[in-house]
Amino acid sequence: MLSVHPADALAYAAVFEDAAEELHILGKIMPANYQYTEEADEIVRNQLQRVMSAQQKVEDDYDNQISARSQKKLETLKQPTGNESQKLMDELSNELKKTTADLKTGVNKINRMFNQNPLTADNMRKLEQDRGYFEKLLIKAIHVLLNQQSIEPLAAMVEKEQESKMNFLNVVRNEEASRQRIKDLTQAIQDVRNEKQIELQRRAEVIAYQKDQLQEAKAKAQLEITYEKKKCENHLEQIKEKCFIAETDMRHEQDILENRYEDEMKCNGETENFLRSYIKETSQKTEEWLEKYNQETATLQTELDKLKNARAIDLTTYQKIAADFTEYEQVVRDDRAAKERRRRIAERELQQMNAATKIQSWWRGINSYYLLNIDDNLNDTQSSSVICDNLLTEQQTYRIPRQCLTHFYCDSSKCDDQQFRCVKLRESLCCLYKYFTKNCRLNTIKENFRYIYFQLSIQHGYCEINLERIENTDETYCIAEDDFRQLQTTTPFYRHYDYLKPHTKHTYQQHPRVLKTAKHYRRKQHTAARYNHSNNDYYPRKTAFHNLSVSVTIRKASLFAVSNVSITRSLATKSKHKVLTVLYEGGEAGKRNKNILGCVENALGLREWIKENNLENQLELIVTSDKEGDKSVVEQHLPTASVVISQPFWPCYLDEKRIQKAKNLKLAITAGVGSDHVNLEAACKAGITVAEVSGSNVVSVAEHIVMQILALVRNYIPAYKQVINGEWDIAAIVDRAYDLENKHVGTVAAGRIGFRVLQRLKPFDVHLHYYDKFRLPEKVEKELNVTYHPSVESMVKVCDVVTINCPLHPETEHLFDEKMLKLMKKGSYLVNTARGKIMKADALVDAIKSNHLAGYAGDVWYPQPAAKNHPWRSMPNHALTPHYSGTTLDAQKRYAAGARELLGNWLNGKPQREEYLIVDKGEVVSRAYTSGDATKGNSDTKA
Ligand SMILES: NC(=O)C1=CN([C@@H]2O[C@H](COP(=O)(O)OP(=O)(O)OC[C@H]3O[C@@H](n4cnc5c(N)ncnc54)[C@H](O)[C@@H]3O)[C@@H](O)[C@H]2O)C=CC1
Repeated sequence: MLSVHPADALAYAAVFEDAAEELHILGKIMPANYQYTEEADEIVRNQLQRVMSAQQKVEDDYDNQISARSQKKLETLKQPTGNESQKLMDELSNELKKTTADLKTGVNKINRMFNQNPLTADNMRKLEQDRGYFEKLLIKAIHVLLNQQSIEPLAAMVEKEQESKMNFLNVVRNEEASRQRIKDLTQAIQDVRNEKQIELQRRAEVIAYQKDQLQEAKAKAQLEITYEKKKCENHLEQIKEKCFIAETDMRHEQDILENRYEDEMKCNGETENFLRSYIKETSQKTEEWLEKYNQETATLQTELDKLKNARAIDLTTYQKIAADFTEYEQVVRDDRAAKERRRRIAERELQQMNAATKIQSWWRGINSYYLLNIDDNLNDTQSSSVICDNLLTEQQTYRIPRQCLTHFYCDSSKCDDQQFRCVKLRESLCCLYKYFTKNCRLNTIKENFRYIYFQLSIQHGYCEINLERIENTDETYCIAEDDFRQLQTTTPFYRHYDYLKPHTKHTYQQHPRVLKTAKHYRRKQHTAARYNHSNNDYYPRKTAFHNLSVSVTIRKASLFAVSNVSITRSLATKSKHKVLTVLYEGGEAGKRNKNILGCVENALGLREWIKENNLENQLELIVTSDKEGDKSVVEQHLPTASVVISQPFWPCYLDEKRIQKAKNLKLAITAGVGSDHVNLEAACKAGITVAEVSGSNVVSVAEHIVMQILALVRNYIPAYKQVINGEWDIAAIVDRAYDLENKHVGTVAAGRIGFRVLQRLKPFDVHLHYYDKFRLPEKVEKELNVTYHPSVESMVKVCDVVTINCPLHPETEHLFDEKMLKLMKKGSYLVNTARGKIMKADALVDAIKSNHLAGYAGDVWYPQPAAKNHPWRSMPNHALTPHYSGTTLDAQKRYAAGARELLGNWLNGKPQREEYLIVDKGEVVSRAYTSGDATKGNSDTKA
């Protein structure tokens, strides 16, 4: 029996009531009997039909209104002034708007109907689920109540259901929120749709308007076509008319020409006939003339032969006469020369007489002083007593005054008075003077209170006179006449050998006179030590001289006393100085063009210069281009050469070995600029002066540099090659061609050349840079707008073009090696006209081949001349030339004159210009070169 608590019973009752109510509600929404029945479908279909037909109607209205509106618009366009039409249009627009609104409302209604209708599939499914659930619940509740007699499980189920309901409610709420969002979005879509609608409408209007325009244009075009057609027809008519007239004219003209042609044909026939007869006549005449010509030629030929014979006879006569004439001329010339010689001798004798008279009067004056005892007048009080004593002694012993006066002009060797030969200084002086005035030329004679000074030149003697000083020792000033006669025969001052300086090792043993003298002295049995008989050099101190000039200064007081006699200086011009000049071969050009002074043929103008200055007796000029190898001309003459002249363009490398070999070398001249071909350190040690003609070709080089920079940057060489090869490929050239403007250009060294390069590049509007050991003045830097760099490295990093203008010395040798080249900007250019050895040859080839450098130019190589297989010749992108930038014809004039000046100064013992000197007095004096360890590398062949 089921027993339920009243409270529970109430709860059960409430639950069932609730359920029944829910089911009731659901039943109302969708009566179960309607479900899936045809009736339900009918209801829905009817509803839909109703709504759809209303919508259809509104759409029809809309279409009608749109077409009515376009119609009206067309009419309005045709009658643009009608205000009524405009009004009508406005009304139509308003109606259209209204209908569009209805259309919109209809669409909304349809949507809503689809959403809210309980008969839609979604809603039906939901209702079915709910109803199922309640059925299950009721069945389960009844079942629980019957079996367990408790409603607890039921309550649990209810709770569970409540929970799921809550979840469901949440879901419903979420769904509502989503619906709201969908609604908003739908609204937004609607807005957009409206906007699009308006846009569409506007476009439709525009299209309609453009259609109108099109029609209008069509009408116009039609009109124009009609007009043009008519115009063309008229034109055609006119042309036809014109052609007809022209045709008539031409026919007329043709008739005239035909008539004329007939006339001309007639005329030509007549002319032809005439010419034929004329040719016939002329050929007859020509034949006659030819015959006549042959006859005359034969006659003339006979006459010519006769004349030739006569000429040959005349020529022999003429040659005979010419020979006679030459002979007579020679006789006249000899006669003139003899007369000239006699005249000169007479003149010289007159001079000598004058000089002798002077000396004599001076001598007599002295004797008068002595005889009259006027020695008080002498200032030298200290020596007066000695003077008097000596004079007395001498007078007593040798009766000097009288003797001298007697023998003054006599030839002492023939003088009977043997006393004369023994007298001391005064007699000797007489003899000296007499000897000299007889055999030599007296150049000057000067006298003042204390001294008498005379300078003499002896010609063609054999002797070495190099006395610095003869002083007051008993024997030394006793110069007897014989001694001076010995001068003529290569005899040294045998009594004064101690004063001879061993300054030459020339030997003249072969000379017959020398041999004679040698025998003579051997007979006299002088010791070997005194005459230095050693080796082959029997008379080492003797040397030949062509011009000997002797300057003698004698203190007057010494004529009163044997004291303080000084023969101050004697200078002997020794054998000829050998000048070894090494130049390039001039070939045809050198023979033809005398201005190519730097070649062997023209020898820097030295041949002419020597002639002009009568230096044939002093200089022996050797000119050669043969400088390599042990048997070369240079090697043969080097040991005896006093001067070597060479050029950077064909350098005679004077390395240490050669300098040691050149024992006689005093001066090495560079005809040009750059003396790196001389080992400066060895030159310092050997005391050789090294000089160059600084500044002589700096402009020439600067111009060459500018040319080569442009050749590289503008890619000139390949362009020129195309012209030669008959090509025309612009792209291939411009591939590497640029403007110089705005590029960064730098020079290593801003000396004479570097500075001129900067000056010349300034107008190209480039950015200038430089590095030099010595900075330019600030003012100059500002003027040139040039940037100074503290090192080569820092400069090359920023430059598009680098030019090298420093000398070659240890600091700069191989300055541009792999490291330096790597520092350069990629694609930059390098121009080197300084020296080849500043570059590391292989490193450069690598830099060019790897395209790190865009190009290289210059004209200097190492060694020079460059070998045929020198790697630079075949590397790409170069604009190299042989070394010629500094040897233009203008430059040659300057450096040839400079070389002659250097040689002349040296010969005359004059000082050289300071700026020309590189090494002087055993040290490097030019600031452009490094002192101390000057380059040693010039003789090696490794570049
Ligand atoms: N290709 C050719 O035909 C010619 C080439 N040259 C070469 O050009 C060189 C320069 O000639 P010039 O300008 O007349 O000489 P220069 O004596 O007037 O100038 C040389 C300059 O180089 C600078 N210098 C020296 N060592 C340096 C270093 N280690 N780093 C930076 N700067 C340094 C000096 O300070 C000086 O300013 C000559 O030594 C010669 O080698 C000269 C004339 C013709």
